[in-house]
Amino acid sequence: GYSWAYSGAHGEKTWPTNYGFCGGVYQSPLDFHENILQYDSSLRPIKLFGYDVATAESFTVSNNGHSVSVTLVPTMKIEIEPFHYTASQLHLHWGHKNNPKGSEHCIEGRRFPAEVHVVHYNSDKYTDITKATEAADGLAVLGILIEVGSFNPSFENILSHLNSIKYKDQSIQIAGFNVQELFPKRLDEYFRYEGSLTTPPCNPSVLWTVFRNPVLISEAQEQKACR
Ligand SMILES: NS(=O)(=O)c1c(F)c(F)c(S(=O)(=O)CCO)c(N[C@H]2CCc3ccccc32)c1F
Ligand SMILES: [Zn+2]
Repeated sequence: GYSWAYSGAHGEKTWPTNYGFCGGVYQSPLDFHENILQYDSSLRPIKLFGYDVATAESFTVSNNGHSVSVTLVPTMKIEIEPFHYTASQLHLHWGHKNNPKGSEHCIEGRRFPAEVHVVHYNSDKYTDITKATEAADGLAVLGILIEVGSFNPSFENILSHLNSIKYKDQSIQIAGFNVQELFPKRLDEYFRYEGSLTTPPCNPSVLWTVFRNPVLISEAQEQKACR
């Protein structure tokens, strides 16, 4: 595909030129503000299966030039009735020195220092994520907003390795850990909407779940991520 970036000659304004879906109507991310929100009591808690990955297993942490991504194992699944979705990868969005708040979703116009996305595909309907990405109902991404506060040992599983993947295409293996520890406690409090990938090719194929409560990492941990 074409090269794209978050700024410069291939920045966000150029994305629609090379990627037909970018700039479309179902585009993510969103600002969750009160006059677009509607309480829905039928929404059930997100169920996680196989998230407590043994240390004998390994995840690949890599710098793909756009974000740090962690390749997950296919025994990790979620259920969003009536479908089961298999985990593919998680990745981080954070800011830069001159624009330190890097979350993609906002709450009442408030942007957070960072955001984690855990990407899953509908494995009841599609055999792999490539096919699922082409389908309007193919993907389910869980969003975890990050706020600065107390030190978070669980995030060290990822953040402690960032120095060894400073450059694009660098990757390392890390031991499995309980990925649920990255999540907020309340898996029943979240924002839900049908949207898109937030990066090219911006496919409108994502059922978004962004948890209402942020998780905390320390200032020092945030600076490890923020370049
Ligand atoms: N914010 S987001 O959740 O929309 C989102 C990203 F922001 C992002 F950067 C990536 S990526 O793969 O790390 C790099 C560009 O695809 C993906 N990757 C997904 C998209 C399709 C696909 C296929 C295989 C593995 C991962 C992904 C993504 F879903
Ligand atoms: Zn993302």
